[in-house]
Amino acid sequence: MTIDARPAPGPLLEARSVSRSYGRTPALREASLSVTAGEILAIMGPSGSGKSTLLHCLAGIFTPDAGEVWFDGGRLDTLSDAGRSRLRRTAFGFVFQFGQLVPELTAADNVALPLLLGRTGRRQAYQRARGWLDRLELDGLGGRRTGELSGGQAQRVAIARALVTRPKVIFADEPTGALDSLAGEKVMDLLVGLARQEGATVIVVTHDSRVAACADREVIVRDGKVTDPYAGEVLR
Ligand SMILES: Nc1ncnc2c1ncn2[C@@H]1O[C@H](COP(=O)(O)OP(=O)(O)OP(=O)(O)O)[C@@H](O)[C@H]1O
Repeated sequence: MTIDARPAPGPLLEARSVSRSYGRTPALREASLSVTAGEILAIMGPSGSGKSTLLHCLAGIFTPDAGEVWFDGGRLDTLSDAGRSRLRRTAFGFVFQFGQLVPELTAADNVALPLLLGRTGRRQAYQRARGWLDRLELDGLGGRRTGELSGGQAQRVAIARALVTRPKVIFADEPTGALDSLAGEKVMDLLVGLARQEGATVIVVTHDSRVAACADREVIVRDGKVTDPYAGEVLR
């Protein structure tokens, strides 16, 4: 028998005792969470418990008041604003409940946009955008403006846009919150299926247990702390 002496891979993304308040309202209280590469993680918990704030801290949109955020072996929270926005552009993708697409642009423009901002040539950007629209079963809809799409179609455009840069992590905040259950199911199936194909990690904040059921693991945020729902223990 041979013993595999390789060390287990460390977490890709980690919050270590992160605290964050809005004025005098504490939203996170020493919250800790670690996420492995390729994992699909659902963050659940009561309204106002701190889920979105945790997601924003992990994604470098907010900086914590205390604690640390680590990504891919380096500190994320101590990067400059420019460093964090570069990381968000290159390594992260985002899917929110709504309002993330530019309404004046077509679906194809919206998907090509992150590539064009990253200086990919126009021709290649649109070619890749069309490829992603096809993978999201939106072929033929690339020329439509977002107002001409159903809610589910618009969310699939948002997923195409999040994946087009081949990010390491997709952050999704209530991605199905504005959809009926059938459209929501399709959005989650495509998001999870394509993320797995791409080897991307997904962190999804949701109130919906059907969405959480698509994940590999689930954690609960309660009163600004992360708990393991099965052990009922606070994660440290
Ligand atoms: N911009 C803000 N200004 C003041 N307080 C805020 C702000 N955003 C959030 N909070 C407060 O911080 C706490 C955590 O909010 P957060 O949005 O992270 O919770 P959540 O679990 O995502 O809630 P929900 O499920 O309702 O979206 C709540 O008490 C909320 O009222």
